[in-house]
Amino acid sequence: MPMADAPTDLLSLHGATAGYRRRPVVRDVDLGPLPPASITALVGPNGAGKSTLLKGLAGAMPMAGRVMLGATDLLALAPKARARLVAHMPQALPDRVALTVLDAVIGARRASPAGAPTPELADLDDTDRAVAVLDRLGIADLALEPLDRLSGGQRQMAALAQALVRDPRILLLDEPTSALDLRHQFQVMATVAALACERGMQVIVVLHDIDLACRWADRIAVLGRGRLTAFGPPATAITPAILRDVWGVAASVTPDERGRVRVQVEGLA
Ligand SMILES: Nc1ncnc2c1ncn2[C@@H]1O[C@H](COP(=O)(O)OP(=O)(O)OP(=O)(O)O)[C@@H](O)[C@H]1O
Repeated sequence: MPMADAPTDLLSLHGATAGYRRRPVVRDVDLGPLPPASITALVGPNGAGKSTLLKGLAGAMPMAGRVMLGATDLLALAPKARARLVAHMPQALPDRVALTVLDAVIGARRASPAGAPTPELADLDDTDRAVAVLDRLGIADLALEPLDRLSGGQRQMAALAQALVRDPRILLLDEPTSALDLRHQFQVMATVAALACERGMQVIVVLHDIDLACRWADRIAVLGRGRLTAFGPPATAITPAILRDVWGVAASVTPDERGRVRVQVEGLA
C-alpha cells in the first residue's frame, strides 16, 4: 500500500552525458519524467552504456547534464547528500569479502542511512532493519554466512539487500537477476515492485531479459549506442523495428493472454 505521505517528486534526466577518458559513452539522454513508485527497465545491447548511465546517476563517475528529482538537481548535490537519496547495486560485486551477510547489510545501512523514512521500520535499529530486509528477500537463512562462501546468485541477493537497507528514494539496479534461478528472479522483482510501491521509490533496473522487463516495468528505456532510442510503456518501446534496429535481431512481439508483451527472436536481422 502506498505511504500516506508518499513522495511526489518526479525524476527526469536532461542531456545526461557520461564517459571514460573524454570519450562520451552515454550521450544527451533525456529520460522521464518518472513518477515515484515506478519501475523503469533500462535495456539495450552489450556495450550500449547502460552500466555507465547508472554509474553516472549514482555518482560513481562524473556525469554532465541535469538529473532533477523535483526541483533538486542530483548532479549538483554533495556526494553524501546524493548518497542519501540514491542507492546503486553495481553489476560487478565484491567477492573476496569475509564479512557475514548480516554485517555487510548493517555496514551498508551505516555507511549511508535513510533517504526516505519508512514508517513501519522507523523504530527498528540498524540490525533489525538488516534482518527485516533479508527476511523480505527470503534470505534470512544466509544472515550468518560469510559473503565469500556464497554462490553467485546468493551474493547477488545479498548485494540487493545492501541497496534496499538504505531506504533510497531512487534505486539503481544493474542486472540484479542475471545469476538467479527462476524462483529467485520472481522473488527479487516482486519484492522490488512491492517496495517501490510501499516506499514511493523510483527504480531504474538494467535487464537483458526483455520478457522480464516487460513483465515488471511500467516503462522501458531502450539505450542503443549511448543514446535513448525508445521510451514508454512496454508495448510502445519494444517493437519488431526497435529489436531489429537496436539489437540486430528479427523478432516477433505479441501480447500474451494478460496483454503483456512477449518477444520471440526468430533470427538475426
Ligand atoms: N572503465 C572503463 N573504461 C573505459 N571504457 C569503459 C569502461 N567501462 C565501460 N567502458 C566502455 O563503455 C562502453 C559502455 O559500457 P557499459 O558497461 O556501460 O555497457 P552496458 O550497456 O552496461 O553493457 P553490458 O550489457 O555488456 O553490461 C563500452 O564500449 C565499454 O567498453
